[in-house]
Amino acid sequence: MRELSDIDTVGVVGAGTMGNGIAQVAATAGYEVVMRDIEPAYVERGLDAIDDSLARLDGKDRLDEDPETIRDRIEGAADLDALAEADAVVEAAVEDLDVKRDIFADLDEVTDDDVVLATNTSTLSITSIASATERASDVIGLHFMNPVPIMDGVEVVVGERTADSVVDFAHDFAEGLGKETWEADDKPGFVTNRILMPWINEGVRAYDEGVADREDIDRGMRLGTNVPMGPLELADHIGLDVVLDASETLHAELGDRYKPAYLVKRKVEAGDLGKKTGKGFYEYE
Ligand SMILES: NC(=O)c1ccc[n+]([C@@H]2O[C@H](COP(=O)([O-])OP(=O)(O)OC[C@H]3O[C@@H](n4cnc5c(N)ncnc54)[C@H](O)[C@@H]3O)[C@@H](O)[C@H]2O)c1
Repeated sequence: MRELSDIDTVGVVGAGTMGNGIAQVAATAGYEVVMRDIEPAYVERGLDAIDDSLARLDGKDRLDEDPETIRDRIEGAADLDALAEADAVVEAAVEDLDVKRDIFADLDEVTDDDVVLATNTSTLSITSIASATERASDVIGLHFMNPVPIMDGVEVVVGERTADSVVDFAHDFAEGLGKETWEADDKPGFVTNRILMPWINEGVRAYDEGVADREDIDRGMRLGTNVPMGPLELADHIGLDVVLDASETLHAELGDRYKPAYLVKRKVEAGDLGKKTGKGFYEYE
């Protein structure tokens, strides 16, 4: 396993909501970053999101360097081979087991043998993703929270074969990005999504069944339980497709108490995925 002190370049797979956030915090911490997505247009969209986020943080005086210096450390790529130079990789592509297993098989081929491969999966089995490689002991879950540049927490998820040294590496790497960590075993949804997803789905069902209007469901949970966002606004923030994928995995693994709310499915089918498409339970500029 490559030591933390030997990490110069971090590879990020996926330039979406989470991938561009992870690329940004890694570059802010001083790493060179290669962020890869499947289409140049997706890479560009991710780089634009980083520019916007860095400009916002700079406006609040929350960066130690100027945004251009940080941004210059990030290279966008649509070519898999660009990840060959990575000393550690964090994967944040779509929440689909087959896609992630294919990506890890490719990463196994393209990166050096001693490179740690982490996945940002919300619910999928680290052990199953790891078994697509010849280096299961070097595969781990590094579950960042959304938005990555703002949220302090990272969940370290330990697969069946993950080596203890890789667990230590994951905590140290995340802490080096300015995050605090906790650890979960490789069980569906880990700590956070096992508890969060039924909460969101119940909020959606309460809305669908007319318990209250959407604003009052969110206001009630914010004021009543002291959380920063209610379930409907949080679902829009996460992305309804991501909520649905995560809920379906939990449902398949843990049974009916995790059944996704019908209205989440209907909105995903309509293409209303939340903030990222401008419409979910609420509408956005
Ligand atoms: N959105 C959240 O709040 C959140 C929080 C924690 C973890 N996650 C997890 O992070 C991962 C990414 O979620 P997201 O919200 O960023 O999704 P997203 O839809 O915003 O982005 C996913 C990106 O992956 C890209 N992609 C698809 N296949 C790829 C491949 N083979 N190689 C490279 N890129 C590929 C897509 O083009 C897209 O740009 C998922 O596993 C999700 O469960 C999401």
